[in-house]
Amino acid sequence: MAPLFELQNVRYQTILSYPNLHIEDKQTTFIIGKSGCGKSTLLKFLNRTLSPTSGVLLYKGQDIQKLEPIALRQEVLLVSQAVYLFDKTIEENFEEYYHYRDLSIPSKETIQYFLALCGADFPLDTLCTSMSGGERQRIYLAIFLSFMPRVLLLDEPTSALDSQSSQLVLNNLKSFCKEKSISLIIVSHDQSLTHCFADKTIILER
Ligand SMILES: Nc1ncnc2c1ncn2[C@@H]1O[C@H](COP(=O)(O)OP(=O)(O)OP(=O)(O)O)[C@@H](O)[C@H]1O
Repeated sequence: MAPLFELQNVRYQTILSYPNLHIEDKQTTFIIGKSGCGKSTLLKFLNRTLSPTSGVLLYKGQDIQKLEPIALRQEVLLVSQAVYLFDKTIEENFEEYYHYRDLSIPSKETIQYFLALCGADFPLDTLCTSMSGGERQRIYLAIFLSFMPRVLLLDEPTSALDSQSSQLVLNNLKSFCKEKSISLIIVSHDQSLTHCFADKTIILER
């Protein structure tokens, strides 16, 4: 069976050149490397937010450039490094994201379930404006996880969390994704997380 993703001679402009690599389905893959080596750019290639300048990128054996971008982005969901939340309550933030995607709003119980998975089980009427960076990061993650993509791309998902919270979130996330057959691809600087949770690690060099 074809791997989930396969890169062949992928380059971006004159600045980035990637090794030929593949990422397997239903695994937790970590992407690591020094700042500026192209980790975030690679995640953007994987859901076609950005396209390589040359080379071939295959998704389940098909040239990603030939796939419909909106459908692809629903299936391969990118959670960016920058957290974007509306100046509203937690529940209203879920509602905004679901409205935007034209999806029916999940029940309070479902919202609470995903918040708890991400270590963010705060009352639903809490205003996101009054929360810490780490709390906001977990809520943002819970919203995206609740969309139940086939592939979840996380760019530094625990950068604002202490090590204990990072471990808890990653532990829950990995178990959940395994149970639901969601492939997890994570960019992280945190070596202890990579050590604990990676099924496979890809090291990029500039
Ligand atoms: N759209 C773009 N156009 C031109 N250059 C870009 C673009 N996006 C990223 N770059 C450059 O590509 C390089 C890699 O950026 P990228 O954000 O992928 O690195 P990174 O490994 O994720 O870094 P960090 O660990 O610091 O987040 C950087 O030098 C950056 O300036």
